[in-house]
Amino acid sequence: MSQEYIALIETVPQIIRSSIKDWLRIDQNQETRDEVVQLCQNRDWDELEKRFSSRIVFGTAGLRARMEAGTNRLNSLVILQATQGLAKYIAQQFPSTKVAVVGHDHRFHSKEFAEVTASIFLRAGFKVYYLNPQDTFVHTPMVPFAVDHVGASVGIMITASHNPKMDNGYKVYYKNGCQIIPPHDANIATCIDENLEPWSDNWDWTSTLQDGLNTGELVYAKEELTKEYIKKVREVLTEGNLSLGKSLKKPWFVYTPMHGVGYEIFNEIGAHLLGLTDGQDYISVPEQIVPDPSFPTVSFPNPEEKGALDKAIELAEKNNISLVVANDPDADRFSIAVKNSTTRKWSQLTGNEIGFLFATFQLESYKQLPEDFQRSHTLAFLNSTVSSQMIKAMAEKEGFHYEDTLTGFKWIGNRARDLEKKNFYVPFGYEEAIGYMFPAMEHDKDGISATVVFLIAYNSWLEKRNKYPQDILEEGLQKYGVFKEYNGYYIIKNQSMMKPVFDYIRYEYDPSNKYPQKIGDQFEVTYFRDLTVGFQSDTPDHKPTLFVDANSQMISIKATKIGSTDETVRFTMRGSGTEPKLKVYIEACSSTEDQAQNLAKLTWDTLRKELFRPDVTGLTTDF
Ligand SMILES: O=P(O)(O)O[C@H]1O[C@H](CO)[C@@H](O)[C@H]1O
Ligand SMILES: [Mg+2]
Repeated sequence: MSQEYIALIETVPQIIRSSIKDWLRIDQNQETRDEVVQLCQNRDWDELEKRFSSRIVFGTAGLRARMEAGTNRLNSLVILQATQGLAKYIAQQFPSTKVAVVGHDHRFHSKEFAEVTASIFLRAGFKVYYLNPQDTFVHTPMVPFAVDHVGASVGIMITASHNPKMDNGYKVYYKNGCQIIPPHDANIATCIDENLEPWSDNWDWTSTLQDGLNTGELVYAKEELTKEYIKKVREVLTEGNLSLGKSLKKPWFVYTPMHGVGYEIFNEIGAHLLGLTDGQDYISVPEQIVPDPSFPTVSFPNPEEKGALDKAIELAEKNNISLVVANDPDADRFSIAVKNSTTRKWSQLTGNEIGFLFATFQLESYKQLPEDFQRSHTLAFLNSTVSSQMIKAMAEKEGFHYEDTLTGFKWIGNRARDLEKKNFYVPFGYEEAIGYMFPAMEHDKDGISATVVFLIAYNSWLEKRNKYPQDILEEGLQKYGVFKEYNGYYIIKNQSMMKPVFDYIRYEYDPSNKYPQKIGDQFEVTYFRDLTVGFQSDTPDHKPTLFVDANSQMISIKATKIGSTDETVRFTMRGSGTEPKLKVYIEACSSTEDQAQNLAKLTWDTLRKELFRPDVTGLTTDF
């Protein structure tokens, strides 16, 4: 290391000095090295501390962070280190199946990170199925699909889904085609810590990949696996070639991939399996078709955010179309907006409403299956514990199995695998964050499969019963009870703000009791679950049934409105694993839609005043 660097490192505060010294010793990426040197020269210790005082850890969807220099950020060195640890761990677990799948989306640096990842696996002696030859992209579900199809022991997708354009992510799939859950996440983190030193000085990824191609250890697999993916859609989702929308006035829907990677695969499946031609049966939002990492026409590339579907709705309105379907940028999630035929108003369905529509369709399909199959395979649906309980009510009434899991498909996918082993039939699982899984395809959410299944369901309801999605939802409320949600979030400017907010709820709000018995004057608590400290009020030993994680904050409460017999709410507050947010998920149950809606909003307002207290805690929210 040069004298100039040694002198510069001497000026760095003790707490981050050794991390920065190591960084400048091993990072061979000029751009990130320069960034660190510049920050040191500017003596920007606050910024350097944020980036170097810890190492990025696996959250809800793997590693996700801003792309910049730092051990707590995403850059080629962090990707190299993570992959070295991951490859070591997987090789230990599956010494005779050293096979990896690597794919990436269209984000800035995605290709570079995927090349680093593939190269490290090659160096670790893995055979690598690489999904992106040249400048092509894949949608996230291709990776778990490919892991299953080629029998890989690990899969990595480089994507930050719907996060802002400067973020990226590293999503890891295990041998069972599901995202990793404990204890593997912690074991991998340990292995990463033990393998921080680059195995080789050679950062010429292109030459490593070329060598892999020459020896046959690297396989360009996009074309082949895309064919297999489409074949599987045909086998398990469309059951042959369809011709959708025959009786509808054309074009009958608008599609947007939201500047992401969904168009190519959706268009191909539409044309080959569903009888849908762009420009004729449907129209796509022209400004949003081409993958663009700067997401120019949306402030957040997330179909859940207000305004994200505006362009698609505008296009639909102009063409007298009353249905909009959308994928998020890596096409693993799915959203819908519909125009009400009476009020002429557009509304975007919530993730829970879409989940209920899929559940209804899957239940209808299950009832068509041979009776002996139904007898030997109990139907089971899954959703995350922050999603609606409407499918629980449905399961109770219709006599099938329902379970909730923690947030994220790493939990939903793994649980589906467990249930399948016990002979349950699990055609579907979902989470309110517009994620839908069809395990016959893969054990993760899949926005393309969701689009296909939804279009089939939409057609079938219209053709057979002349019903629109809103009518199906209405029928559901009549049959299973009135559920209304109010989901929102607070911005966490600094992660250290999180714990005190939750500690206030668990210890200080009602110090004379184990947990709050009342919230404000309005609510009496009937159930309390704290998945951070490990307490659940209704189990015999007060141990929670779901996994407890001391490193992430999560409390769920059920309460009744004082003085009312039929008004109950269930809400969860948790720290996001992908964004700087404290998320609040509220679901109210009552006898009328208005009552339930008002109750959900009343709950938000009460929690804000009693528990979150923005004026004291510094939390901010737009809700
Ligand atoms: O809530 P966090 O941890 O940010 O996770 C979010 O990210 C996942 C979707 O990519 C979903 O599980 C959603 O809830
Ligand atoms: Mg996504």
